[in-house]
Amino acid sequence: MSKHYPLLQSFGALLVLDAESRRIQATSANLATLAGLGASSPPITLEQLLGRRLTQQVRCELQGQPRLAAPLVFSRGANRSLHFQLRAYRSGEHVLMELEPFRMDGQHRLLGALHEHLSRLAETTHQEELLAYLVTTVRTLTGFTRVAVCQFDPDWHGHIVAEAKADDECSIAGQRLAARDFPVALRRAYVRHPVRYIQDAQAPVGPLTPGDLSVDLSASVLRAPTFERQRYLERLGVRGMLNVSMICETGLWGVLFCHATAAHEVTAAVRDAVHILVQAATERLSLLRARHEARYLKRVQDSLASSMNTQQSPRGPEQLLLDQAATWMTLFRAQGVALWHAGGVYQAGKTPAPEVISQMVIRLRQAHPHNGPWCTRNTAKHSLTSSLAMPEQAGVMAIPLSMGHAQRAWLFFFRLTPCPVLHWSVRPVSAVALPVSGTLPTAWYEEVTGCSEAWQRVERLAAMSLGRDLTLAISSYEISMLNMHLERERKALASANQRLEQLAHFDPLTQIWNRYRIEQAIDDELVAAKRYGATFALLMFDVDHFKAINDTYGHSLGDEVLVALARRVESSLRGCDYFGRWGGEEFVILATHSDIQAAAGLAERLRELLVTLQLPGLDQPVTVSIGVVAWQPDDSCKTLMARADAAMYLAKRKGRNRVEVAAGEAARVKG
Ligand SMILES: Nc1nc2c(ncn2[C@@H]2O[C@H](COP(=O)(O)OP(=O)(O)OP(=O)(O)O)[C@@H](O)[C@H]2O)c(=O)[nH]1
Repeated sequence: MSKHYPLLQSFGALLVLDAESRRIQATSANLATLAGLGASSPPITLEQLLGRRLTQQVRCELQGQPRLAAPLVFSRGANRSLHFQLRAYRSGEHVLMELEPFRMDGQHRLLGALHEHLSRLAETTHQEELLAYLVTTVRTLTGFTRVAVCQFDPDWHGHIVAEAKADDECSIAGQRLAARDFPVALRRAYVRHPVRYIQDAQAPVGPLTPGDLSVDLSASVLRAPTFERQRYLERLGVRGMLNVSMICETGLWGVLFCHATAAHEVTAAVRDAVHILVQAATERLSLLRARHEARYLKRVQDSLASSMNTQQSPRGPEQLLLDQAATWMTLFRAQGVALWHAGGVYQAGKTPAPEVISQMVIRLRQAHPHNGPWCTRNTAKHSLTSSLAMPEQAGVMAIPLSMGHAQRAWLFFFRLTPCPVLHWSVRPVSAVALPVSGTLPTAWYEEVTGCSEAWQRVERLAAMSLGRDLTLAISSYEISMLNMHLERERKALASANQRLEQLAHFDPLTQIWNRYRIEQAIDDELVAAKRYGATFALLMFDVDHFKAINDTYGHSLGDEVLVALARRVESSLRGCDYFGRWGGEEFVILATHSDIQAAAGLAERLRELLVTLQLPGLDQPVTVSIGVVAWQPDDSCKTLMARADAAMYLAKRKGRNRVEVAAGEAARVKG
């Protein structure tokens, strides 16, 4: 086992005991002096140092436990005037005990003040307000020259986000601390041991006695700073230091550090109070951030909802993008936004060319099959984008939209290289030796190019949520388009059916029923007559000498005669009568609820009416021969029509332009 931190600071004393806390194996050299034992009489046993009762208590509390639940306070010396705080914990095969002088006075005040500060912290509503209160309070409690909060960015650069300092100190607020100052090992140490106190970085440090014992002292408050740490503090001009890590649920958020240009004493009680304050502040910070993020997520959700609610008809992908581009760019701190959908690219702001976006989609399909967003802040360096022409856009976030089929749509946000000027507290690239003075070194300035601002976790979450909403919006648009298309198809089909029906049932020349339809009507009437005994009659008529009309005036005038005749007959019939063209110049009238008497009367009226028909270019009257027949119980359509036809030909034979009732029915016609 290698030796760890073999040197100790001297503001407290350390004892190394065996695992049962029975035998003292080593102590810091200052134990005798600090505990008032006198240099000549070092303690032989723990009982001699702590007394029997306390020793028993410590052993008992440590049994099976990694550390004492809380520090113990005890007194020693004449009149028990020396007070100590005792911390004990296990380290490997050893139990380590730390003794630190403890002041009884001011304890109540400290507790009262702590209570007050915690209440005030809990009332803060903004991060800036919270951190400003924290640094000011910690500075008041500890008396350090400077108290600051350093927040880590995704690259582990530190950013000074709050500061309280003595008036004559230069400010480092807003400056950055290079990531190289926070290597992984240091960050792990920040998490494992959240409180680090160095009373005087330049004070002599003492070894354990005997010095050959190998003990892991990394958890010890008293461990001396490493040589590198000393150098670093020296560079900053710092001698006294207290660091408290700010650890939230996602890990190391930042560090509160307190610096003094001279050695600076902070009692264990005050260090504990600062630790409690920092923990409370970090929790409050998480809460405020959660609230802030919830509000942000709501704004992102509302952005699309407003576009969908206010519009009556669903918006297409292009319209959605144009509606929301400005809002989304603000919300996602982007300078360009694009939507790739079904091979089309819709874009707003500063985006790469459409073909570059399409190319990116092809690559993303292979490289990123998951549902979450894909992002980079350095397109020039990322393998997926480095060969694509996007000189301006350093940051890309691509959100896949699962449209329910193999082809996914993609929403893109683009960030330009902001080219910010970063103020470095200590130059990040070189660890040059710096002049040690009472003040902090002058800041370096650096223009940062090539990288966009990082895509925050909450932005990626919001992007996922936006992606889901956008998928819904586009799907609902597609469905409505499909429905519209179907509706158009349905209407086209209905009109085609209507045309078909027209063709099937109507005579194209006269627009009255054709033979097929009038036969149907006769069949229906026959059924009704059989079932209910509803009598009906048929009139069949034929234009006289129509061939001669055709021959004399032309076929087209002949057509006009047929049309005019049909109109006239049609307009003089009752609503319950049916009229159809039987073929050529032959027509049939189905007169419902009519007996032979009524039908013969109708036929005569029609004959007289048609004689008066006049058409331009026609110099002769139009006459018709009409056969009339009434339904008889045994009739079929065929027998009925045959009798009507016979009656009509009888009329022809008898000289035309007359009405003939079917044989055997004439007797029923009076007058
Ligand atoms: N213009 C025109 N003529 C038609 C149409 N359908 C049939 N015809 C003609 O009507 C004429 C019927 O002639 P015929 O059957 O000899 O009878 P008709 O000349 O009317 O003599 P009768 O019926 O005996 O009085 C034929 O010349 C057909 O070509 C049509 O839709 N339009």
